[in-house]
Amino acid sequence: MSIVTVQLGQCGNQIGFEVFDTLFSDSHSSQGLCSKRENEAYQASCKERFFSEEENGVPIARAVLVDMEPKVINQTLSKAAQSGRWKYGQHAYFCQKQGSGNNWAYGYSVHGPRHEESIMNLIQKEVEKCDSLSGFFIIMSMAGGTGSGIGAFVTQNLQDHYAHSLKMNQIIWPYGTGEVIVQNYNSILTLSHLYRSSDALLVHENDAVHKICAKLMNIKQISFSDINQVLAHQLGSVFQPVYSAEGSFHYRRNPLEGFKDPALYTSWLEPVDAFNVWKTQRAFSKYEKSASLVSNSQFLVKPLDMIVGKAWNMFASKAYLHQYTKFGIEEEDFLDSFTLLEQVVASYYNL
Ligand SMILES: Nc1nc2c(ncn2[C@@H]2O[C@H](COP(=O)(O)OP(=O)(O)OP(=O)(O)O)[C@@H](O)[C@H]2O)c(=O)[nH]1
Repeated sequence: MSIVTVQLGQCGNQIGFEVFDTLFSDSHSSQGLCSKRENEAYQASCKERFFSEEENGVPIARAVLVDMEPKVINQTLSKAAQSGRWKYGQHAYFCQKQGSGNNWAYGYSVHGPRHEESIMNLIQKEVEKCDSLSGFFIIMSMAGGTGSGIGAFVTQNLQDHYAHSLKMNQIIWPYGTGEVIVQNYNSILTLSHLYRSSDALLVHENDAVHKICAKLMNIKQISFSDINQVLAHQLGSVFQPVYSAEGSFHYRRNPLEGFKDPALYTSWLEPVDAFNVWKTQRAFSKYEKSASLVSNSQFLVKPLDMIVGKAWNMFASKAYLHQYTKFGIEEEDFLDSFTLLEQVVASYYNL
């Protein structure tokens, strides 16, 4: 079964590239530390999930690239092509000439509806290339204009068109300080919209990954490229093939199935039942042994509460609201978002 990835905005496209590159490098690594047969099964399973094959044998990422400016899309396409190992589909991208200027409302209410048909057609073409669709992986920032605004719009559309396929969003939490003034507005709008249309949000905080680069990896001048490699490593290790069940040596066919396990999401189960282990003997990314943890915990309550609080303070003085109402996001939409996210914060506090 296959996953169709949708990469949106600067952030989504830059991270998407690193993720595919990590998946490809890992599955073609000669240091899998396992039998040839095992390695081949792992490679075939990864390929079915994330790549389709072109006539000349170069695998093509099952991805659609969306941005409203051509620069990052062009860079991403050519980096993949220059790798000579895998590439993006020749017509699998959509871009325009002007970004959203960090305005979520512009991405969601103007760019989204205007380009809905073109973007949804591209996604449909990618879906048609899959023998069997497992679901969608949507990569975007939370605080920008294009990735987050159009990303929320596209996720809603996917929910309407592919209601039975799992939609998982990878979202990047902005740095706490030093970014654009309206980042908290954009963030609460993204989160409240995805809450209604996405099945699962995988969150990475830029501050936390930055710290990993500084403290654990000792990188002095940290760039997005460094941060994205850490992110891609973590995501790759979660999405590469694992055995279908305890004691089985067959790879699970449906890569997103594990996330659907209801035991993971109920509050009244014993913790031991709400913990799943996914395994493989095959080494990931040249590490003889490695482990990754995906958790649904109170970890994000504090940052979420902070973002909601900061956005509320700005909203109370009506700062910058005209930039949003101008494009159809009204005060009531903000109030709905605040109410919903405050409920989420309260639910997590009471766990
Ligand atoms: N981890 C990571 N974060 C990024 C990257 N690029 C941008 N960001 C973060 O994403 C947010 C801004 O979103 P972008 O994706 O740059 O913006 P956009 O979606 O292209 O939207 P517009 O620029 O408004 O058209 C900020 O919080 C940045 O810190 C990246 O390559 N990696």
